[in-house]
Amino acid sequence: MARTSERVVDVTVTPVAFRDHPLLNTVGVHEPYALRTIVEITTEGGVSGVGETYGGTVHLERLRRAAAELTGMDVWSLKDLTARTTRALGADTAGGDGMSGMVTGSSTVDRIMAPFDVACLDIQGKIVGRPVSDLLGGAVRPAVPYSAYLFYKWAGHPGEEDDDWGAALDPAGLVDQARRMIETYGFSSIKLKGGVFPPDEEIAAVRALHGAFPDLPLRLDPNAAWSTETSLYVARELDGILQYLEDPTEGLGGMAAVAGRTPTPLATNMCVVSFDDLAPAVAQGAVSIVLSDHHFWGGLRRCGQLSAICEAFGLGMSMHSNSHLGISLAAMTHLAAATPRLTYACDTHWPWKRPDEDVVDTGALRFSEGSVAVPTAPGLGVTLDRDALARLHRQYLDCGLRDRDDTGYMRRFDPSFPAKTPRW
Ligand SMILES: O=C([O-])C(=O)C[C@H](O)[C@@H](O)C(=O)[O-]
Ligand SMILES: [Mg+2]
Repeated sequence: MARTSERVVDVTVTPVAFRDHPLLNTVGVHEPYALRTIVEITTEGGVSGVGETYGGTVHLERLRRAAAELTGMDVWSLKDLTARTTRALGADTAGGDGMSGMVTGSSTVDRIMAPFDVACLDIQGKIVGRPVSDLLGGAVRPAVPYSAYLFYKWAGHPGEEDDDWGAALDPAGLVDQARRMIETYGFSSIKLKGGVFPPDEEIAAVRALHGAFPDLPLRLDPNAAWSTETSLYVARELDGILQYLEDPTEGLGGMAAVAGRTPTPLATNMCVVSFDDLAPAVAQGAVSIVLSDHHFWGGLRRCGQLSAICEAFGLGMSMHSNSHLGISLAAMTHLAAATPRLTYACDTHWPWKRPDEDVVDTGALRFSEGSVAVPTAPGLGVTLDRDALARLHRQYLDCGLRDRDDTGYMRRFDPSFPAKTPRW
């Protein structure tokens, strides 16, 4: 039985917006603002904890409904969190993954409970005076390596001044982007978001990156933009260069067809996005590596369960990211630190966020040699900056965006932009 002081008395759900760059992907281009939601849980004893998640309207409305169910919950009970979230959602479990068409079929209950799971762990850590990584079984690494996440991009949002990253629309532009990112953060592996240009151009880009950084592992992720034949062609052309090829084609069947005919390991954050996907993925031999993402998989503790399943079936683990703020980076770092199976450098969109825009004091989240040291303070180890939260909430209210729509934004500038899979 929890002490009454460890019962939830208040839950706030605050949508925020922060500036984003015109990053290109196969479904379009990032809008000027990325949307997130910050949740804060407070106990009767006055301890509070935070979590962060996606920011679309359907998701936000569901988070609010779940939040209203949490009063009185024991912050130690993941089972009760699951039950209350399930109850709050009722039959409303379709859509709303906030991924602009790139992920479907992840579990809505897991998506909704994830930020609350993180907030509860933050509180638990503060109560017992231990970092979240300890609550997840203990850190097996003192710092978590992240990879340089390269994007083709425009020089700036149309109608605005160019941003300081400038354009990256060809191999030379990507090599420059990688160089700056590696010099700034010290990353020692590279991921390129592909599916933007015809495959031969992206093959040339990966070769240029390999030429410029021959010792760094490279990944390419076109978000299922290719047919199985195109996927096999790219895999052949880049044989021996790629550490893994991420979601070259759509669905478990498509991935299995590619996996059976290439030695290049296939990874996914699109066709294995919930626990229900694991058995068929294993049965079909569709992927070798699953990109965990606590925002989709039900929080940090559920990702521990994912890790055990990956271990049992010999699947590798990496980590997916989306445009995110410091609460998510802290949560990702604690999780990766406490997950021995997670042997690949994690993805992060961190370099694409302006340093002066966050809802926490990011001092505890510094990159050194491409890694973030695991925070050692109790809980997540980050402190909510309420003025900054209010500022980014005001920005959300003012910016007018309510749902991520990479395709719609792209079509404002290129009405003929295709939205078909596969594109090549
Ligand atoms: O690995 C991935 O699929 C992603 O990072 C998905 C993201 O939504 C990415 O495509 C983006 O930010 O445009
Ligand atoms: Mg991916």
